[in-house]
This record gives sequence, structure tokens and C-alpha cells, in this order.
Amino acid sequence: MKALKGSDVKKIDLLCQEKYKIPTLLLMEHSGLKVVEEIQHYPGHTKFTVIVGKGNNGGDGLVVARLLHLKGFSVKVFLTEENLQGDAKINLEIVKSLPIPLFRDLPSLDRILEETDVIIDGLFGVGFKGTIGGIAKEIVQKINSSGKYVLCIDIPSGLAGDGPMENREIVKGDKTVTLGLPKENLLLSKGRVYAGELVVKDIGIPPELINQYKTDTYWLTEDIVKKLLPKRSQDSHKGSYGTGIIVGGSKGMSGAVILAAHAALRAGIGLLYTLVDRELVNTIETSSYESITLEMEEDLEKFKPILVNYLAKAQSLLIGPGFSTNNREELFIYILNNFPGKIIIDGDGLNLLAKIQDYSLIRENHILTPHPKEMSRIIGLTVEEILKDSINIVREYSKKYRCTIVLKGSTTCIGTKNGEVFLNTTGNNGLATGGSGDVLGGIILGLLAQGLSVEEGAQLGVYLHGLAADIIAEEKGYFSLLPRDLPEALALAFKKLY
Ligand SMILES: NC(=O)C1=CN([C@@H]2O[C@H](COP(=O)(O)OP(=O)(O)OC[C@H]3O[C@@H](n4cnc5c(N)ncnc54)[C@H](OP(=O)(O)O)[C@@H]3O)[C@@H](O)[C@H]2O)[C@@H](O)CC1
Ligand SMILES: Nc1ncnc2c1ncn2[C@@H]1O[C@H](COP(=O)(O)OP(=O)(O)O)[C@@H](O)[C@H]1O
Ligand SMILES: [K+]
Repeated sequence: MKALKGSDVKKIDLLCQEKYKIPTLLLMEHSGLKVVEEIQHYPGHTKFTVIVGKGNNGGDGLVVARLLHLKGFSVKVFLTEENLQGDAKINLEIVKSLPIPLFRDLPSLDRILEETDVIIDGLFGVGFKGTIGGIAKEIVQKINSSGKYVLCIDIPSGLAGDGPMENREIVKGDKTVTLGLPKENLLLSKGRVYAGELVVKDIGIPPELINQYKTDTYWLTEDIVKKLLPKRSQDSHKGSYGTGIIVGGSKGMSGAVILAAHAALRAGIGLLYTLVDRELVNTIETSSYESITLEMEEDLEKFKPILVNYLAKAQSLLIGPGFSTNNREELFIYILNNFPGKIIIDGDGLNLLAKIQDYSLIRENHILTPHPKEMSRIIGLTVEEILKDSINIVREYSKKYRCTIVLKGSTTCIGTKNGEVFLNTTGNNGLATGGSGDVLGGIILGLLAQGLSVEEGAQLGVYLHGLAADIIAEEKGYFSLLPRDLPEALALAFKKLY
């Protein structure tokens, strides 16, 4: 599904008017109807307060107020501004003609909120810019401290539709009904905290317009990833599903390779090799029955001719899980320069990149899978700076390095060399255990080996990884989820998509 920037909303609005002759007033009416439709899922809520700002988000709020009144609910409107314009003004006139109580003075807001079941936030929509101040700031504080159920229209007030999310007063919603298409920041980890449950509602924008409208950010939804699933045929053999190598592990860190290996195998790879230090060989052999273990030699010059043969076995390679960064530089550089296939650089592979600081090693068929700290080591911004504006930062660096970057988190941002960003929201806090990332690397390796491009493998892999965790959580909850449970649950995740 396409994701919009704040500025796209105005453009779409204009296209609706000019090309499809649909006035904004109709879209506003539709928006109000869809918000009310959501409210009706919660019986027992009968008293509503709608907070109305001066823009079209306030106009939507006024439609909601009218429709709730028509349904016989008790509705109060808190107006922040008397002089509304255009369609919002038309809706204010309608509300004024009905027996809906209107309030304007701030001191009355505490009492009104006290008497309400649900607060409907129509203070600011995507037209919000800069920082919040004055009366609006106080209103947001009162909403957030009310303890009442808060439903945000389009976007929580104070949150920008896209771009850096500054720390300031933002409405904390229980639910956000976003209109037409989701806005970029609603899909990021930080924005999701303010949005609460996110519902996307069709408001009558013609599908022709949506299909033709170009965006460079997408929400990874089932319709996108389903198209990426590798095909399996009856008439096939292990050679049909590709060969991969995992280069990783070090003393005390063999588990990372084992997790990645299980994941690659459960992702459907035809044949899997692991390349590890001699002291790990036994451990890997006894834990991963289906993979073939290759042994690393300490003297790189002596090892090179053997290594070249090993590398020739596969089309896809994962380097870094549990690898350690001690004295690995030369081997790492040699592998990156001598493996022509698709490479996933994860964990200590990324730390080695940051140590070597030679980004000319990165090529178009490489995927970097950093968590924010690893990203910070590579690009030199702080974790906070990265999290505040993840979409644009991932876009900038995946274009700059001309590769695919998978910035992991509760929302994972996938940037491609062409500047597209895909946002993944499958997965849950059960994944917040060391080792989950190793599983992700293995899944992507398995998919690349089966012929997916780096862009496709990253998208499908990240989605499946989260979906596997969601499937486990549905049955067993979040606390006890372990990375080792994920490869097995991958079977159910595939089944859900096929
Ligand atoms: N096609 C669609 O999707 C449709 C979308 N619709 C709805 O329209 C919404 C967008 O409406 P919008 O553009 O009128 O702006 P909105 O967000 O209501 O408020 C901005 C107002 O706040 C003000 N303001 C800004 N920053 C401020 C600050 N820091 N502190 C204080 N004030 C500040 C700003 O004032 P200005 O800066 O312009 O003087 C402006 O007046 C959208 O989210 C959706 O709900 C539907 O109605 C129909 C179809
Ligand atoms: N709260 C969360 N919600 C969704 N996904 C999460 C959450 N916490 C972690 N994850 C996912 O778990 C994985 C953790 O990766 P990483 O930090 O590299 O772990 P490790 O290096 O220990 O294996 C990433 O894919 C990330 O997206
Ligand atoms: K809002």
C-alpha cells in the first residue's frame, strides 16, 4: 500500500477536484462517515467530545459531531477558533444550526472531558507544521492527561505526516482512523506509539487516482509481498532452490550461525553451507543436520585458494552473524571483493564495515541489515537522529551506497538503491531477544538463493520474519518467544501467504 507525505494530501485533494470533479466537501463528509463507522465498533461509549481546530481536520471533526448527534449520542464540540474557512466553515454553520453545545473557553475543557467517554481529535491533521504552542499545547496536554479513550482523525494532532518527528506535545491516541492512505510517520515506530491502533479508511478517492499517484514510500502489506513468493514446482530438485553460504560465528557465538542456518533452510533454500572457525565445526555439525560445514583457516594467504572454491559453490552469501570483528578485516574484504553474488551483511559484518570505513566495498546486490546502533556506527548520526527521521535517512543512504538497507526496529525500514522505502509493521516485542536478527539474515539468504532480487528478498524476508513472530504470539503470547522458535513458525507464515 502506498504511504503519503503530508504534502501529498493537498495534491490528491486538488486532483480529486480538478480531474474527477469531486469537491473536498464530499471527501470531508465521507471522512466523517468513516470515522463514525469505527466509533460504532465500541458499544457503551455514548458521550463524545470533538476537539475542532481551524483547518480541514477540524472540518472532519464537525462532520463527526453532526453524524453522532443524528445517531442520538450526546456530543459536545470544543472549538479552538471561531473563524473557520471553506468547507470547515460550512460544517461549522451546520453544527451551529443544531442543538450541539459548542465551547470555546479553555477552563471549561477539563469539565467537558471529565464528562465524556470518547475524545475525538480533530485539532490538527497533516496541515500541522513546526512545533505546538499556546492554547493548542494546553489542549493536547489536557487530552493526554484525561485518561479517556482518544480517537484521532487522520493523524494524532501535533505529529507531522512525514519528516523529522520532533519531541513535542503530540496527542496520544488509542486509535487513529487515517483517511484514504496511511501517512508515512504513522507507520514508524515512534508515530505508531502516538497513533495507537491504525485503521486506514477509504474516503471515496477514485482508485484510478490512487493507482496512478506516484509515491516513493510503501507500507508492506500482504498484497505487495504475496507477489514476491518464490515458486516451487513438482519437477524440481535441490539445485532448483539455490545454494547459500553463511560466514559467521566465533568463540561463544556459534548460536548466531545455527539460528541463521535453520532460518535459511526453513525459508526453502536448496543447499546450505556454513563457513566457520575450526573450533566451531563440531558444534555446528551437531546442531544443524541439513547444512554442510566448511572450515576456515587462520592463515588467509594459505586459505585463499580454498576459499575461492568455497565461494564458487553458492550464489548468495550471508556474512556477519556472531562473526566477531577481531582480526577479521582482511578476510571480510577478501570475501566482499571475491564473491560476485548477492550478499547480506549483518551484525559484525556491519561493524567491520564501520571499522574499515570503505564503503566502496558495497555493491548493488548487497543488503545491509543494521539495527539503529549499527546504522549509527556506519553513517555517523546518533541513534536518536536516525529514529527521528528513519525514512529519509534510509532513503538517503541506500541511494548513496546504491544498495538495499534494512534498518531494523519495531517498524523496519527497507531502502532500495532507487530511493524507494518499504515499511514493515509485522512482528512484535517478542522479537526483542538477542538472536532474532540472525534469524532474519538467514530467512533473507534462503529467499535470495531461490532467485529473489535483493530488493524482493529484503521485503519478503522482513515481512515473513515478523509474521512468524505474530503467528507464535497469537497462540503463546510475547514473553517466551525465542529466536529459535521462528524458523519453525516460518512454515505457517508461508502457508498464510500462499
Ligand atoms: N484528501 C484528503 O485526504 C482529505 C483530507 N481531509 C482532512 O484535511 C486535513 C488537512 O487539512 P488542512 O490542510 O486544512 O490542515 P489541518 O491539518 O486541519 O490544520 C492545519 C491548520 O492548523 C494550523 N497550524 C499548522 N501548524 C500549526 C502549529 N504548529 N500551531 C498552530 N497552528 C498550526 C494551520 O494554520 P496555518 O499555518 O495555515 O496558518 C492550519 O490552519 C487532513 O488531515 C484530513 O483530516 C478531509 O477534510 C478531506 C479530504
Ligand atoms: N518490538 C519489536 N517489534 C517488532 N520487531 C522487533 C521488535 N524488537 C525487535 N524486533 C525485530 O527483531 C530483530 C532484532 O534484530 P537485531 O537487533 O539485529 O538482533 P540480534 O542482533 O540480537 O539478532 C529485527 O528484525 C527487529 O526488527
Ligand atoms: K487529528
